[in-house]
Amino acid sequence: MTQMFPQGLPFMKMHGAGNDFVVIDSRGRGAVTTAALARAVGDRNRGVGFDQLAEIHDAEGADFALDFWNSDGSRAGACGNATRCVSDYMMRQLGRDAVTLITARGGLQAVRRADGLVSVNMGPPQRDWADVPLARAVDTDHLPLPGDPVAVGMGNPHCVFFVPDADAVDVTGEGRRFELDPLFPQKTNVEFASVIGPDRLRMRVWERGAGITLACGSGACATAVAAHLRGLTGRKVALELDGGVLEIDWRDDGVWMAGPVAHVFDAVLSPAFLAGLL
Ligand SMILES: N[C@@H](CCC[C@H](N)C(=O)O)C(=O)O
Repeated sequence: MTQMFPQGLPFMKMHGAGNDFVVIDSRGRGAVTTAALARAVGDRNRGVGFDQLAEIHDAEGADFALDFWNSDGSRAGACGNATRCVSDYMMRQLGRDAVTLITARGGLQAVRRADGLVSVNMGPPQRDWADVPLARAVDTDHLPLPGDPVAVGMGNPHCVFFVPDADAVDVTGEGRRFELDPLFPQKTNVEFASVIGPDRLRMRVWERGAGITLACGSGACATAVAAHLRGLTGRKVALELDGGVLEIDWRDDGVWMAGPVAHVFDAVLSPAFLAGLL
């Protein structure tokens, strides 16, 4: 397929609260991303580097569709921050303050708020063990794991720990350990959160397929849901992540997540780089 791109493959680099993305706009043509391409582009030394690659597609009944890939080449069913970044790009292109999109999870909506932050409704949290998914029927409010974590699905699996001081956690060691726990048949994202107040949390994250990242939108949603279920916060919270603050509002129609977005640069993957990857 490399011959389809004699001038190379254009992409955008974006980030949302430091969660960084390569975005490929494939509207008007077929999908181009393969696991090999995602791994190669995701390599921060030999490629571009990203936490997730998002590919935009045409959609019926929505403004666009999105697919997500982690930097290890695996697929992700949800990526809240990339959804916000691409929605910002699409809203600018369409001259609107609201867009609809389709992901593996189904239809979502995103809006630009009056304060300029881009907000997406990530849908309702998945609380049934089979939907997270977990390997067997257990209480998702209290997983049978050390540290008494909560399991929440947001279109992807999350394992949320409440700890006295999130900054004191060995996120790499503990994150890798729980990502691969057999209780999670599709692995899991792992969040460590501490309570600052009834409407504020500190959170650090280990992402499935990507490792430590500066922020994780679906992880922030899952953590806010878990905190409310545990009686630690209200339904509206701000989460302080390593890359910035995300605002979560768990409403009747779903979990809304708002935060900053940045379109950093546009560039092209050269034909030589693409050779053998498409
Ligand atoms: N950074 C994302 C989540 C990315 C997906 C995750 N690593 C997975 O494999 O589920 C976000 O902002 O939600």
